[in-house]
Amino acid sequence: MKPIQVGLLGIGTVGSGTFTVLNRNQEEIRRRAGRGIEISMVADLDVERARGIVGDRARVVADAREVIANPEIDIVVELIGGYGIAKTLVLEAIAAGKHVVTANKALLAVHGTEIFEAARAQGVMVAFEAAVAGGIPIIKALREGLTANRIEWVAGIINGTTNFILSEMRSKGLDFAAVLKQAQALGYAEADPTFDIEGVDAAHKATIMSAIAFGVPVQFDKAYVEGITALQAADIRYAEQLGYRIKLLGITKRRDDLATAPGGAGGIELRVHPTLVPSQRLIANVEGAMNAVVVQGDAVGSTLYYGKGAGAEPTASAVIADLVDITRLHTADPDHRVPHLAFQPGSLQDTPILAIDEVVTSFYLRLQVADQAGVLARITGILAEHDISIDAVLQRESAEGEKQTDLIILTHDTVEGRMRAALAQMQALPTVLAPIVRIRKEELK
Ligand SMILES: NC(=O)C1=CN([C@@H]2O[C@H](COP(=O)(O)OP(=O)(O)OC[C@H]3O[C@@H](n4cnc5c(N)ncnc54)[C@H](O)[C@@H]3O)[C@@H](O)[C@H]2O)C=CC1
Ligand SMILES: N[C@@H](CC=O)C(=O)O
Ligand code: NA
Repeated sequence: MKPIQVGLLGIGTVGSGTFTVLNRNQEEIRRRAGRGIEISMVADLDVERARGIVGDRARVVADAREVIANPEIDIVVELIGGYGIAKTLVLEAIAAGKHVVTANKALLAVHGTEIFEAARAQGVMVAFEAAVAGGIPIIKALREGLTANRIEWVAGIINGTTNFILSEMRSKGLDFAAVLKQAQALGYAEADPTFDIEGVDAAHKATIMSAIAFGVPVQFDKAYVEGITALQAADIRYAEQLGYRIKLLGITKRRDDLATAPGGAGGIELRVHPTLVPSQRLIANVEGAMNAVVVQGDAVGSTLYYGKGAGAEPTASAVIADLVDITRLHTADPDHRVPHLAFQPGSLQDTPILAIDEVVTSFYLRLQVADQAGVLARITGILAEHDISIDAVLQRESAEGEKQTDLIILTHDTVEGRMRAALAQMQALPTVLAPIVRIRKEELK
C-alpha cells in the first residue's frame, strides 16, 4: 500500500526533529502503523533552510496553502506555532478534509472549541500529543489509559524552560537572564520567551489537560497565570531550609466540596504559579528541562509521568505517535475514534472555572519586619482574625545591631480571598518594612 502522505507546515526545531526521526525509524514505524508514513511536502518561509534539512526527500514550498491544496496529502502537521496564521491554516486544512497533527498548545488552549467542532463536522481528527509535556504521552494517558477514573486533580511541571531556569538558579546560583539565554539556545523556549517565564505556556497546557480530565471546554481565558519573574533567590533558599522546593506548577483540580455544598454548582481550579512542594516528592526532584505530571484518579490513585517536555526529537516522538494513530484510525467510523477531549462532544459540562479568590491552598509568607517585641504576635493575630492557621514559623537570626529581620510563615490550607484580605492588613502595619512575599504551597498527596 502507498505510504500515507504527510505535509509539514513549518520545519524549525520540532519540524526538523519530526523529519529526522520519521526517516530514521521508518521501518519500525511502518511495522507498527501497518503502512508507511512519508513526509512528501514541506512548507516553510525559509525555503533554503528547509531544503538544507530535507534535501530531495520532500518537495519544499514557501506557501503553506500549496500543501493544504494538494489532494495527495492525507495529514497536515502544523508546527509553525502561535494563534495567528497557524489558526487559519489549521481551519483551512480541516475544511479541505485533512487530518491535522499539531504541537501548538497556544492555538488549542484558546481556539480549541472552534477547531474541534470544525474537525467533528468534517469527520477528521486533530491530534495534539506534542502540545502538552512534549514527548510524555500524557494526552494518551488522560484520554485513554485513565478513562475508568473520576479524575480528582492534575499537577505538573509542564514548562521545560522555567524548570531549567529554577534548577540552574538553585543548584548553581546562576543568574535568571543568563539561564534563560541558555534555554533559548537549547531550543526549549517559545518564540516569545515571555510565554515561558510568565507562565502562559504552562497555562496553555494546563488548560488542555483540565478540559480532558474533567470534560469541560478549553477555557484559557479563565486560567490564573503567574510566572517566575518575581521569584527571589532568598525564597528558594528559605524553602529549601523548610524542606520544600519551588516549582512552577500547572494545576487543575475538581472541587467536589463546592458541588456538595447547598446549591453548589461545583467548580474547577485552573492555575499556574510558583509552588512550594515538599522536597521528598518525586516531582520536587524533577530537574532541568524535564517535565513531570501527577494525575490523581479515584480508582488508580496517584500516577506520575516523567520525561522530556521540550526539544526537537522528544517533541517529534509525540508528533509521530499521533501520525501513527491517525494512520491506524483514519478509515474508522468517526464515532469510533477517541473524542478530542476524551468526553463525547455532547457530554462536555459547563462546570465553572473558579476565580483565584476561591482557590484553596496553603501559603509560604516572607515578611521583612522591624526586629522588635510584639511584631510576631500582631501578625499571627491578623492571620487568626481571618481564620488562617499557622503550620510553621521561621525567624532569621538578625546580625548584631541589625534592626530588621525576615519572618517566614507556613500556613495551613485557606481560601485565597481570605489570605488576600489578611495580607492587605499585614502590609499596612508600620513594622512590615517591604512588600510581603507570598507563594502558594501544595502537599500533592
Ligand atoms: N520547541 C519545543 O521544544 C516545542 C515546541 N512546541 C510547539 O511546536 C510548535 C513549533 O515550535 P518550534 O519548532 O520550536 O518553532 P520554530 O520557530 O523552531 O519553527 C517554526 C517554523 O515555522 C516556520 N514558519 C513561520 N511562519 C510560517 C508560515 N506562515 N508558513 C510556513 N512556515 C512558517 C518558521 O520559518 C520556522 O522554521 C509551536 O507551536 C511550539 O509551541 C511544542 C512542544 C515543544
Ligand atoms: N517552551 C516550551 C516548549 C515545549 O512545550 C517549554 O519550555 O516547555
Ligand atoms: Na505529550
